[in-house]
Amino acid sequence: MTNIVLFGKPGAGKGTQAEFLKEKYKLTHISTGDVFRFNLKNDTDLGKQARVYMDAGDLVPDELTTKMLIDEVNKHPDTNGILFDGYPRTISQAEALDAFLTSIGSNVAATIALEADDEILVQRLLERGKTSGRIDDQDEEKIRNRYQEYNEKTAPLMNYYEEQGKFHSVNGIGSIAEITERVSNVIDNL
Ligand SMILES: Nc1ncnc2c1ncn2[C@@H]1O[C@H](COP(=O)(O)OP(=O)(O)O)[C@@H](O)[C@H]1O
Repeated sequence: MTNIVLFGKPGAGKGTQAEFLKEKYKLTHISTGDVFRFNLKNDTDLGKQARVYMDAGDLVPDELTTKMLIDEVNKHPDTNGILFDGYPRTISQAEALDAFLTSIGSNVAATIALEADDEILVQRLLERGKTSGRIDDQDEEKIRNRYQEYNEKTAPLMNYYEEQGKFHSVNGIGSIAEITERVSNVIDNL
């Protein structure tokens, strides 16, 4: 299995790139945000538990998120590899992911970060909020809160993967195709 973690701030383009990369490399795309939104929409128990956090732009507690993530991965026992989008977002999630992948004889091959300036990203999210219906994209305060969550809890993961020699950074400003090309260069050289 070649497992890739797509890393980046809210709005950096992880979901957009994942759509192209999953086809190109025949990977299984797991977006924790999408799985949570599916559960919210269907008002499942998981959705009910996650809603307050998500609507406020806070991270959902690690235990709940990790359990959901492992359930998702286990739905694809024959995959070539997983493209993780939105997970891990905390050190505790990264450790849980490593432990889980080790238990199935696998690992994270690389973490690829899409880099972009905060101000550009906030504007992108506000634009997305006009059409996506996402409550967390419609209010600048909630968006800023997601950046604060990112800076406090998610940014430390860069070091975590850097220390393992697995961290790769890519310029996330440009056309979608240009960025796919940059990410592909990293994957092709693994
Ligand atoms: N790994 C995770 N840990 C905790 N909460 C998560 C995680 N992934 C998604 N969420 C919740 O779902 C929301 C939306 O996720 P996502 O669509 O990936 O957001 P964004 O566009 O802000 O990157 C997050 O703000 C958070 O509440």
